[in-house]
Amino acid sequence: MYRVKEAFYTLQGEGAQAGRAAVFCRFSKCNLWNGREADRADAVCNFCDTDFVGTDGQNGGQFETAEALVEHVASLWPFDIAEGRQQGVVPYVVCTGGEPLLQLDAPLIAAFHDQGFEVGVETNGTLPAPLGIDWLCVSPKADAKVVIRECDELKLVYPQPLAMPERFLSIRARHYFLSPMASPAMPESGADPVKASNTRKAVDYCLRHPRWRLTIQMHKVVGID
Ligand SMILES: C[S@@+](CC[C@H](N)C(=O)[O-])C[C@H]1O[C@@H](n2cnc3c(N)ncnc32)[C@H](O)[C@@H]1O
Ligand SMILES: Nc1nc2[nH]cc(C(=O)O)c2c(=O)[nH]1
Ligand code: SF4
Ligand SMILES: [Mg+2]
Repeated sequence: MYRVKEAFYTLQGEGAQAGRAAVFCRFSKCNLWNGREADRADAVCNFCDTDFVGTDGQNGGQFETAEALVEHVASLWPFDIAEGRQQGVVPYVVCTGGEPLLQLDAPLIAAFHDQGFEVGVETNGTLPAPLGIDWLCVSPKADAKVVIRECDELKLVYPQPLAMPERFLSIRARHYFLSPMASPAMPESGADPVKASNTRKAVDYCLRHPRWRLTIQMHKVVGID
């Protein structure tokens, strides 16, 4: 059984795949926070900007099999997949959450591939990743132990006093990104002075440490999901 909070078609807003059309599949539950505001301050990860509790969001639900979930995701890709392939369009699903690696398993990845999807994953890196993921983004949190040693991009929300960038260069990645921490109270677009100040700090860090690149939450700037 797979539990999904919401699923929607949008543009990837962050990291090296920013700007790419994708179906986002947001899995319910996280291992670093239970999602309740009352427990945020005591959570390992306490700046989350996302509601991942339950299955009641847009296109959310419970799916008995991998095939059923893939069919649901494919129905949100607004084009004929086989036709698109001939024109070089590769449909993309981004598995996020919550923490997707609590649920994403090899049969689900295989079922996405069978439908022609490339599979991206956004993870906090604390759980092992199944083989076969096409684009793996690891985003470390506070002092939570990262067990994934290799990924496509490491995308660190900055600044986090317990997770400064230097700690993570031993994880092999094609890209090292800093993503300015937004105010969790401002999940949508709009003026966010906390984010503005953190963006300046992230810019300064990247200028001083060119291994790191800046990424921003582009979707919030343009006002899409
Ligand atoms: C909601 S998380 C879900 C996936 C996974 N649990 C993780 O943490 O990577 C998706 C992305 O949003 C980022 N994120 C969460 N809260 C944020 C915030 N307040 N500001 C900037 N990025 C944030 C995470 O670091 C992660 O890269
Ligand atoms: N457009 C868009 N891009 C994103 N990249 C990572 C997201 C996430 O919440 O995992 C996200 C999201 O929620 N929306
Ligand atoms: S940012 Fe990721 S790790 Fe942190 S609480 Fe949200 S879903 Fe969990
Ligand atoms: Mg998000």
